[in-house]
Amino acid sequence: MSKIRVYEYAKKNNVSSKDIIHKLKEMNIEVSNHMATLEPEVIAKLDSMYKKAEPAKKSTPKPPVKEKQNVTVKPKGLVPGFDEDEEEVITTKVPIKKAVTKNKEGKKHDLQIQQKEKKIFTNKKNKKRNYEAPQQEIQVKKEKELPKKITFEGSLTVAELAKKLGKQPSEIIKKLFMLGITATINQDLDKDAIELICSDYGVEVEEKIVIDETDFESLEIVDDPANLIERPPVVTIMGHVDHGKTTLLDSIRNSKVTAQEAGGITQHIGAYQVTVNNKKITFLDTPGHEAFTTMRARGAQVTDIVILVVAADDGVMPQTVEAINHAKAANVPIIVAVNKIDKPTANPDRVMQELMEYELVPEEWGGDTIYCKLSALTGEGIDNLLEMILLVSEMEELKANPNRRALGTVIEAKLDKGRGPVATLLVQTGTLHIGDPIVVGSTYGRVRAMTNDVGRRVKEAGPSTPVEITGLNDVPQAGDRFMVFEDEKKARQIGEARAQKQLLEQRSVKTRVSLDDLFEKIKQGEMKELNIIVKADVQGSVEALVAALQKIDIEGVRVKIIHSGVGAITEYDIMLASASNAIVIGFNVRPDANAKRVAESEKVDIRLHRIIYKVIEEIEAAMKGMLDPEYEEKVIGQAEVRQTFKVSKVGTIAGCYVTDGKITRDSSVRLIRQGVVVYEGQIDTLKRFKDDVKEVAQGYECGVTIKNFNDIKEGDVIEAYIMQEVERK
Ligand SMILES: Nc1nc2c(ncn2[C@@H]2O[C@H](COP(=O)(O)OP(=O)(O)OP(=O)(O)O)[C@@H](O)[C@H]2O)c(=O)[nH]1
Repeated sequence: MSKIRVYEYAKKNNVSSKDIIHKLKEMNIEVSNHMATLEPEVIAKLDSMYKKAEPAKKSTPKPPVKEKQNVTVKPKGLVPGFDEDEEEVITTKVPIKKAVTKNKEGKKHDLQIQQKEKKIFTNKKNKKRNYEAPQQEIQVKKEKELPKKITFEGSLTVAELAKKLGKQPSEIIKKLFMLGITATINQDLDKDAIELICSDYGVEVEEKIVIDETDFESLEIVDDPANLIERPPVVTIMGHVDHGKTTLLDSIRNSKVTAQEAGGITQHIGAYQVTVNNKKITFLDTPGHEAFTTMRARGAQVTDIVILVVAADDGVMPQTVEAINHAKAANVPIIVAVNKIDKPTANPDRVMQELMEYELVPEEWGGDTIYCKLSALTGEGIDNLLEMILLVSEMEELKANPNRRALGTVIEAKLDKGRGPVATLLVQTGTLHIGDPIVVGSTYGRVRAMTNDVGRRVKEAGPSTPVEITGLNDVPQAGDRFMVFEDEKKARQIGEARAQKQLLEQRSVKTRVSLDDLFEKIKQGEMKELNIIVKADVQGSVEALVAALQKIDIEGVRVKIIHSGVGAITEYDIMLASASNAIVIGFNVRPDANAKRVAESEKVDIRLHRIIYKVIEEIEAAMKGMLDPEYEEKVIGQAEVRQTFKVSKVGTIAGCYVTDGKITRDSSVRLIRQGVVVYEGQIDTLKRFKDDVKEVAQGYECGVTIKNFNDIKEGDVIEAYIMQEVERK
């Protein structure tokens, strides 16, 4: 006889655990609770007690004790043809549990019980009319019919699946075993296993996809094409400093907005709309790529077309290139506005020539980039630019469904002393109405007042319309997404859930691509292209690196260089990396202080190298999942070279001031001159005044010599680092 627990025994004998414990106490057998295991000899004793007790009970005419028995009483008035006084009311015990256990062995016993019941409920007058036992009890005894179809969300445990199919878990486990799956009763079954089992029973399966409305950014809006109508394009103006972005924005606005909206007062709400040939165009009011990048870094893509402003008298400048890279990384079409053509020194052809290098080939030279020559100052060429915007917009087939609850992005937000939180929202799909319950980022509320870009109160705003709203419980952030919900309660619930989630996310580490987890992503098919930004000390290295990196192709995953350049790694590089989920490679260059700070907060992976093949090796290893950075460099401090002394036999001594962390005698150092690494090596001597010291902390001066290196100059930075063993993730 095998051991069983108290509650199991109780169940088997259709008595309560309490009763068993009580009986055991009487027998002087101590058990702690209903989970206690019973020894075979104890089971035997109990058996003898219960088995003896049973026949005695059967013969007892009195109704048995409730706990031990299942009393069946005819429900009043429920049995047609029966009058209460005529009825022979018999109460008896129906051993349901026993019936179930025996049921497994065959139907015979089942029938016996049913017959017994029939006998019990025989009417005195009419012997033929039988009362049927209550439904509930029969169900226990009958095998449940298989359902036609079952539904599930995510997964089901064996027990849950068994319940849905009306089968015993053991039967499911057996079936799974036959199918080569070993499972326990509480094991989760995936979709495939569930489908296998169900198809074996001939039951249809439907998986319910649960939509998490709190994560509405990831909702994919699928509209019936019949419900889509054309929407205005949303345009961002980018370009180098002083090339005329603001002048162009103002000039478009002044010439178009005020003329049509007579009496309207221009409001700077972050975006405005103009009407050209009866069609609207929406301009985002913050020129430059900062706003664009911030939005993209937050996962919002609002711009449909980028206007790249290039001053004809100045040509392509660093920020022009940055803007191109941003637009390209976001896959947004570019229209080039060659500005300042009124200037005598203007040379539009030169601009076109220079931009050829960035694959912006003018239509007139066989390419497909639209160039508009204009003067933001005089207004010449602006109408043409607007028409070209409409043309590109038409080609892009920008459409949205206005007849759905509004969804879009925050352009600007602030706290107004009088009005409370105020946000400019760009409706991207649907229509926003006054009174709509809304969730904006992790804030929520009801749209109280809506104002358009000329300060007019409006009742609704359709796709691509910017409106300023009030009525939120807090100030959201630019780039936050918003969505309208069916009622305020839901909006509040979702808003609060999102605020909570945001808090948790802020505490945990953001997931960006890093070389360490690259392989996992490739394996899971999440990665088709690895975005990389390359910064190096000289153009030759940039080119060599880019060429070598582009040759890498591992498991169909390729490297895509989204930006490359000469010089230190800047904040801009990090923002671009963050927005495009890229890795930054520094070749003989370092990130500047701002870049370092932003990289840390944005969790951008920066890899610094000095040898090209090491870069390639590292990227390849990461893609193959064989990255082996058992040692990681840890910068421990920085010192500024304030003076240099040349001493014969010793070499150059650098009189330094430790600006950050500490410099230790045994640390490795690199010498950085204007963001570029000029040398990497070891400290030879580290002195405070005349004494050799082990380390010098921040805020102190020291004398440093570097092994085999004397070309130290004032203003250089000595960065000390150690190689630290790190655990592989
Ligand atoms: N002659 C001439 N000057 C222009 C034109 N467009 C802009 N400017 C002048 O160029 C200067 C810079 O123009 P902004 O519009 O401020 O340039 P921006 O690109 O917005 O500059 P930042 O905001 O600093 O990035 C101003 O003095 C403008 O008056 C133009 O078409 N012709």
